[in-house]
Parts: sequence; structure tokens; C-alpha cells
Amino acid sequence: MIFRLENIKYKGILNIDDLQIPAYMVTCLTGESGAGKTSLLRLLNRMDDPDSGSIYYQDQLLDEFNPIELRRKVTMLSQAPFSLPGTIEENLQIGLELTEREKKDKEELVKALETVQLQKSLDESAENLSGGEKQRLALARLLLLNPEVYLLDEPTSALDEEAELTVMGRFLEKVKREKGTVIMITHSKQLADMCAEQRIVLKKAKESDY
Ligand SMILES: Nc1ncnc2c1ncn2[C@@H]1O[C@H](COP(=O)(O)OP(=O)(O)OP(=O)(O)O)[C@@H](O)[C@H]1O
Repeated sequence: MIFRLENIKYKGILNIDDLQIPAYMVTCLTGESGAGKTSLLRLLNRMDDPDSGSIYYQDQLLDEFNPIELRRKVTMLSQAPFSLPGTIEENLQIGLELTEREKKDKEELVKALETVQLQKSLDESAENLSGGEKQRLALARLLLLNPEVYLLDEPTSALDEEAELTVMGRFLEKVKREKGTVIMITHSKQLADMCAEQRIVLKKAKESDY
């Protein structure tokens, strides 16, 4: 198990007695809107801390990690990923720069674009990309960072169903080859059916749970 959560309470949103998330697998996180899916992902890389309870990452308490170090290992792709005014290349390198890592050569950048099926050249501006293209750019940026755990918050929600399945199929294949772990929120039943090796269904916490 890569994560273990015990007796987690968070702002009246989450109330989790015991939850384990396996390593090297794709775990899909589903549940009604407002059930706390995004909140749960944010706890896993210390963007937020729970009010009570313990979270372990590889058997070590999460609050023993330096949050910045932890986020290099456990990296989140938010629902509306950022893109900068520059070129596609700059948008890919920025993730590496911000985490103080060596830049990658162009060949690797192009490979990452191919994996997510973004048919654009590196010197094109990223400004006018569509929502779905920006999501794919963000997925490519994340691939280059190669974290241990990918926290994905509806990573392909702006793509049509067919593209969503193809892009995520290729992306997950690459991540699994490199022994990554994926925890992904998705509203797409088809996507979850295609790739989930484990599922977590979150229910809204009730007042009486507190
Ligand atoms: N920091 C916060 N403080 C207080 N309430 C919050 C905070 N973050 C989220 N919420 C509320 O908690 C609930 C759960 O939000 P969250 O975004 O985790 O749900 P979700 O399951 O990801 O929803 P969706 O599927 O709609 O994205 C929502 O009602 C939200 O308004």
C-alpha cells in the first residue's frame, strides 16, 4: 500500500475511518458532486491537512515530510490546469524549472506530446489552445516530471469520450511502465471501467458523523 488513511476528519467534508490505496495501480475516485473527492486528493500531498487522523505515505506519517519534497513525489494535476502565455515548449519546461530540475531535450518533449496525442509543434504558442488541448499539455508536463504518484482531478473532462479513452489509455500505459501510481477523479464511467484497478466511491459525510 502506498497510502494509508486512518480516522480522517476534514472540515465536515470527509470522514474516513480506514482507507488504503495500492502502489503501482490506477485507483479511480468517484462519488457525487461535493462528496469531497478534490478535498481528499489535496490531503494526499499536503495541499491541505486533515483536522484529525493520520495519513501514511509508504509507512511514514505525511506530516513528517517537507511539503515541497512531498509534492515532487506526489504531484497533483488540478481540475483547471494552468498554461502560460509562451510557447508549448516553455509550457512543458516550466514544470521542471519550478521544481528545480534539469530541462529535458526537445526529443523528450515531443515524445510527451505524442503520448497525450497533442499534435502541435514545440514553438507554437500555447495561448490559443482549446480547453481539451490545455488539459493534454498539462498531462504532458506532468509526464515529464515523472512523480511517484499522479493525483489527477478529472484530467480529460474537456475531451470528447473517444479522445478521453485514447489519451488516458496511452498516458496510463506510460505511467505504468515507469512504475507510477495513479489516483484519478473521473466522472466518466467508461474511463473508470477501462482503467480502474481499484475504486473508491466517496459519499457525502453526514452531520451526524461529527
Ligand atoms: N477549504 C474548504 N473549506 C470549506 N469547504 C470546502 C473547502 N473545499 C471544499 N469545500 C466544500 O466541500 C465540499 C466538497 O468539495 P470537493 O471539491 O472536495 O468535492 P468534489 O467531490 O471534488 O466535487 P466535484 O465532483 O463537484 O468536483 C463542497 O461542498 C465544497 O464547497
